[in-house]
Parts: sequence; structure tokens; C-alpha cells
Amino acid sequence: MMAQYLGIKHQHPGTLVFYRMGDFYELFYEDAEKAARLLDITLTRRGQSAGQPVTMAGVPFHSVETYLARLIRLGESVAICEQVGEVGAGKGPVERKVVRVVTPGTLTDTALLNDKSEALLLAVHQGPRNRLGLAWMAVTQGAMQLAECTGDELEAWVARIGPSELVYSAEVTPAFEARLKDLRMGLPLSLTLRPAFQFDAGLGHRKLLEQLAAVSLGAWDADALSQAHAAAAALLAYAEHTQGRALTHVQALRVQREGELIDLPATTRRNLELVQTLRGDDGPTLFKLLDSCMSGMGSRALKGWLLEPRRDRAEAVARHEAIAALREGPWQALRDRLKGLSDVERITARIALRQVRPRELVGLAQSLEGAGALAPLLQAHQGLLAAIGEDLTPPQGCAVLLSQALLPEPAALVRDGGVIAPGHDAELDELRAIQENADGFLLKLEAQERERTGIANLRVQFNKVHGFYIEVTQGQLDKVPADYRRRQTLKNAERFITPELKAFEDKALSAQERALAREKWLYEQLLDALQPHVPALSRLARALASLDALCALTERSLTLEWSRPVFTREPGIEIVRGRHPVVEARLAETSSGAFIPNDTRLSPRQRMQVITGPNMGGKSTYMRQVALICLLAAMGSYVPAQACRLGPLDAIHTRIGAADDLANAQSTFMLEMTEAAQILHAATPHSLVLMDEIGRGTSTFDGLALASGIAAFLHDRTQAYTLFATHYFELTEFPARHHAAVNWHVSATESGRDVVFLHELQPGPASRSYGIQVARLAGMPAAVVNHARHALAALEEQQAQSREQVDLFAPPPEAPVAVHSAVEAALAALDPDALSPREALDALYQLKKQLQP
Ligand SMILES: Nc1ncnc2c1ncn2[C@@H]1O[C@H](COP(=O)(O)OP(=O)(O)OP(=O)(O)O)[C@@H](O)[C@H]1O
Repeated sequence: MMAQYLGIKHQHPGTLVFYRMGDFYELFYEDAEKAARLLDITLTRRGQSAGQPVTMAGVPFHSVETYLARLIRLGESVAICEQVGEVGAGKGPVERKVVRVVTPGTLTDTALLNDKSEALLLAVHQGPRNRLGLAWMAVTQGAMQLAECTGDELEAWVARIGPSELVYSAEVTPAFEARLKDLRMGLPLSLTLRPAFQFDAGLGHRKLLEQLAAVSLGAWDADALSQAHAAAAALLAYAEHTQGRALTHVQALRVQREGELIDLPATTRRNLELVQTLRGDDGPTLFKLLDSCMSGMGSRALKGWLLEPRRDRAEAVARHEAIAALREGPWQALRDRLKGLSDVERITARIALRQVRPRELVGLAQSLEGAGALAPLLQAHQGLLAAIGEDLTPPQGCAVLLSQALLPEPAALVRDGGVIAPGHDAELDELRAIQENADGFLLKLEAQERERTGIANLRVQFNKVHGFYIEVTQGQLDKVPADYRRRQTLKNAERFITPELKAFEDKALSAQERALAREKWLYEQLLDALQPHVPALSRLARALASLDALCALTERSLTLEWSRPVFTREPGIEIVRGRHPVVEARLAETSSGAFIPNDTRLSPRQRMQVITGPNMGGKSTYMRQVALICLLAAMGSYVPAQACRLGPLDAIHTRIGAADDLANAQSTFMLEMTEAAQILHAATPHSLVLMDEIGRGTSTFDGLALASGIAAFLHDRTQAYTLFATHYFELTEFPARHHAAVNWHVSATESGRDVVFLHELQPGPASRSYGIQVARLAGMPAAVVNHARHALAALEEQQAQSREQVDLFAPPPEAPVAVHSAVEAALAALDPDALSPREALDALYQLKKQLQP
């Protein structure tokens, strides 16, 4: 057995092997030690192999899911090795085989997956000339995505895709591998090394054609993406390896090209708290606020829309139109019917992978019926809703197939039987009848034997260990007929068997076994019959997901009183009475007053707002609200504003807050400057840039000087729409010298010694900062506040006396123009090719002489 184990383990290095032994999965040696540590299970030593005791640890098979879930969360992979041969069929151990490998990026089990997000697998190929090929997918989805980028863009792409597992070749350069390993600092990501030959462009191209059943990738404009093809080859090979079969359901392809999506760098996603708060929680976030979906499919689609908005606005406009139509019409009825539908998308993938459970199929049958009932509600509609309505038609015959084949409440596992419906298969019905008739037969036999023997308390019974028997109590033993054979002796009774009972026993027990085998076979037949429906089911799943997400956005727009945004060709951002949706919701929840709406007007002629005002005044809230409104519009949602008109947008960049990145060994200030530098390089006139208190991480003068330089660069060169919040009053002089910048401030007033925040954006610079009042509100001891007031007064007086005008915004002096010396001029006049050696030597003496004073 150990030889068999070691053979299997050899094929799965770096993966924990769960080796099935009866009712347990056992782990051995290092695997056992690791599992014992990670799962807190007992480590034991048993027997010997090669003269050494075998270290092992085990988990019961019926609770394997819990253990798997924990290991996967820790980034481990597990190979499940089952007994596939018949017990006792031959010499040596039962035949065993790894039936699937469970890894963080290839999960398919509903119990292990988060129903609101995908587990994505990404393959990265390092090609020549600094090109990278990327291919990624969720095994539970029917679509694969391809992209190519340059080497330096790796981090940005990986952060945006957000894979759970990344596959790379064993032959990447050490520097590249080091960068991949660094990626794990910021993301929960597992890295998996695969042999280099699997990253083959030709193979990838062929495999893609096979998956898509196409003769060319021209329709996707993906023929020339050879680096991505290489990544796709490795991606598919690895996914197939983990599932133990081909992924027939992956039949769609999407190619992502640079410049297709609105750029949302990782910092922007984090700072805007799109799907995670700055503290790493799930809420309160924009996604949490938006996600009122009825199904996991809907939530996942919505998250995709939010994180991957397109620059091209056609898709967003189609969604706006659909929401407008739903608001007037059937959104409530649709949502009622969407409620309780199964996760058709994941079930479909599990059908293709032949991992689907009976109850999931029953859920699918009900959902198909549900989907059928949705379509009529969309009949009168056009555009996106009409297209969704068409895709909602369940594949013909699929629901009937399921409901005829399966019991309405089947057992959890096919293994236990009790899955196939009566009437589906004559042979199964017959086998079941034998078992069911057993009770009648036994009652009849009991009556018959009582009469024959005259033993009134004779009983015919069954137990699992001894099978069928006739029980006679001690006092009646003399009446037992000669054809009774003794089976077992108890304290007060004897148990017998007769030839007739034995014959029945054989038939009944074998009928049970045969019925189980028949059910398993019928279930496999059913899976075969379902395979042709997979493409239509995938389409249906996508339609359900989109409809659910659209209905959720409709519900949100009505409940939260959002309005439809308008896209314009002319550049600009115009928001009337905009609100920050998450802050507004929190204020409403805690009844801490109403949110104060603010307007925003940005255009090429007035593209920068310098925003000042007290701490707690609402600067950060205002800037984020502008970004969130732009993003919501771009994803196809209504927006928290009275009106909103948006020109083209290619990116949202943010430099907000200061959190030390200890993991990456960067100081607060270093991080601040790195992020700012990235923005200055990347932003364009169509980008929205939020700069919150840039420069505060260093001394006042350094910070102020840098802030003014950055503001000038953004204004003059980048020309992006910029919201620039600052505590440096000196910067309020910026607009006077820069025609496209304006001062705004968040208002506050004093009431006695306290400050009252009005959260209203007003033109012009703030008059004062109220820092000391805010500190007082925060509960600072009175002594400190008093001290600070006096110190402030002294500082202000000193500054007033010695104030010299420093022109922060004067362009830096030009570098001095070099003036040539006589020697240099003479040297420049020489033409070495036209000189003889003698003349050259003379020239050299001349030059030397000129240098003498
Ligand atoms: N428009 C608004 N209406 C109502 N309340 C608001 C508004 N804007 C902000 N607030 C409230 O004020 C709080 C502080 O806002 P915010 O963090 O934006 O201030 P800030 O000016 O950026 O402060 P700091 O300079 O200290 O970072 C918010 O948490 C919110 O509760």
C-alpha cells in the first residue's frame, strides 16, 4: 500500500494527497505533519515502511468539505485520491486514483465557493521583447479571457483581475519570478509552477479553436495574440488536470485590450472602498450598497460591471435604458420570480464537469420553470431587456428530462441511492419492487411458519449483520422442524434460517446492490443527456444574472432616489446636487441628519478645483462622491444626483489618505510620492484625478513645495480633471496664476467656541482651518487646547511680521545656457579628417597655448 501511495504522491508534489482508506482520507509523512499543523488534527505513528514508523493523520470522509475549505483558504491545494477498484477483487491494495485536485483557483464545489465572487485562475506567459500573455477564467463560468501587455504592466493587470491562483512557467527569469512572489504581499494569491512546455503558443491556438468549435480566432480578433495563446495552453492544461477531464463548457472567449476599460488602479479601488473598506471588511462599501441581487449569479455579474466599466459607453447606455424601462414596469414582479432560483451558472459548469449533485439538478429543473415564467414579463420590451428575454427560453426538453428522471426530493449523493424517479427505468422499478415486497413476503412467511410449527411467538426478522432469520424462544425449541438451520444463539432464543428464506435473502440483497448500481448508471446516462444543453444553459445563466443585476440597480435607483445620467461627446463632468451614496446611507442609518448635496462642474476650461476647508468639513467625502458618481454612470447604473452629464472618461486616479505599507517596506511618504508619480505619468485629459492632502507626509516646506509642483504639473501638462484638497493655504493662490483652476471650500461656521460643519461647497478659498476646534471636539484635554490657542496666536503674529512673499508658482529658472570658451570654439572648428599628422600636432600645441594665461 505504501508503494501505491508513494507512486501517487510522486505525481503530485507540492499538493496535499488525501488518500482514501475506508471511511477516512489519510495523509502521510510531510503531508500529515503539515495538515496536522494547519487543521489541528492528531498526528499518529503506525506500522513501518522501509524500517521507519509511518507518520499519518486522517480526516473522516463525510466531513471532508470542511477541511478542504480551511486548507483552500490557507492557499493549499489538495489531490483527492479515491478507491476506484473493487475491494478484495485482486491481490494487493484496492486500485486508487486521483479523481480531482482542489486548488484555490479551480474550485467548483458550491460549498467551497463564495457565492458573491468568482475564484479565478490566471496563467501568465513571459514572452520575448518584454511582452506578457495573460489568460484567465473561473472554472465555474463558461468563458475564458485573453490579454497581452508589456512587462511593467503585470502588477496592474493582476491586481485588476484579482485571481485566487496564478500559474506560471518553470522557465521564467528569476527576476520575473521574484515579481510574481511579491504580488502575494497585497493579494491572497497562490502561485503554481507548471512545466515550460505547456506554455506553447501553437498548442494554445489549437486548444482555443477546439474549445470554441471554430476554425479561426478571427471573429474575436485574437489570431495574432500568440503570447496569450501560450498562456491559454497552460491555463486549460492545468484546469483539466485539476478537474480530471476536459472543460467542455468553456465555449466563450473575450479579449481584453489596453484602453478598453476605464482604468481603476488598485489604489483607486481601495481608496473608493468599492468592494472592500480600507480596513479590509466587506462593508460598508459601494458594492454592498448596490448589491440587492436575488442570486449569487446576479451579485457576481454586478461586481464585474462595477470593477470593469468600459470606456465605450454603448453597454452602459443600454443598461440605463433597461433600468428606465424596468422602473416603469415589472421590476418588482421580476424580482419576486428571481428569488429562490438556483445558481444555474455554477450548476451548468458542474454538469459539464460531471460533478453535479442530484439536488442541484432538481434545483435546476425548478429554476428552468422559473426562468420560463420570467420571459413573458419582458415581452413588450426592446433592446437589452428583449435580448435577455430571448436568452431566458429554457433549452427544449431539458426540464422534462430532469423532472422525469429525478425524484422531487432525491438523496444528497447518488452513492446512497434514492435519486432516480419511479417510472423512469423499468429495470430499476423491478429491483425496487423486490425490496419493497420484502415486507409483505416476510409477514406472509411468518404467518405460514407459525401455523406449520404451532409456535405462536415465532418471528421472522432482518438485521444488517446476520441477514434474515426466524427467531424462536428457548421454551419453544422442541417444536422447531427439521429443515430449520441454526444461524445464531442468543441468551433466551435461537435464530434459524430455512432454504426458502435463504433464497429470498439472496434475491433481496442482490436486488438492493443491483438497484444501487443501476441508479448510478442511470445518473451517468442523465449527465450524458444533459451535455448538449450546456451551451443553452450557460446563455440562460448569463441572462438570469444580467436581469437580476439590472433589477437590483432599478430597485436601488428607486429606493435611494437616484437619477439617470447622460453621456456627452464634449469633455466635462457636470453634477447637480450630487451625494456620496455610502456616507448618505450611513447617515440615514444612524439618523445623524441629512446629507448635504453639492454640485460639480469640470470642463477643459475649468478642470482643477483647489478645495480647502476645516478637517471634518467634508472634502474627502465630496471628492470621492464625484468619482463614485462617474463610476456608477460608467457601469450602467443610475447615480446619486439630481442630474449628471459626463464626457468621455478613461481613468479614475486617486491619491488619498496615508496608510503605511509595512509589507512592502515603504514609508508613508515614500508611498505617497510613488502613487503620485504613477498618477502624473498615467493620467490624460480624460482622466479624473483625486489628490487628497498631498505632501502632508513630510515637513511643511517640503510638502508645500511638492504639492505646488504636482498641482502645476497636473494643470499644465496632464490637464486631467483634478480635485485637489489641501490644508496648505498657500495653494489657494494657485488659481490666480492658473487659468483652468478655481478655489472652492467646504463651509463651516463658529457657534460660540465650537465649529459647526455645513458640508456645503462654496466658491473661493477657506478663511481658516478650525484645527483647534476640531481637536476640542475630539476630546483633547482642555490644557492642550489652551496651550495650542496661545501657540497659534504667537505663530500667526510672527508670520505676519516676517512675511516675505514667496512665489510658489513661479516656473523654475531655466538651466544656464553654456557659453563656449575660446578653446572650445577652436576645437569645434577643427576637422580631424582633413588634417595631416603634422597639422594635427600643431593644432594641439595651438590649443594648449591658448589655455595659458
Ligand atoms: N455633504 C455632507 N453632508 C453631510 N455630512 C457630511 C457631508 N460630507 C461629509 N460629511 C460628514 O463629515 C464627516 C467628515 O468628512 P470628510 O472625511 O470628508 O472630511 P474632510 O474634510 O476630508 O476631513 P479631513 O481633512 O480631516 O480629512 C463624514 O464622515 C460625514 O459624516
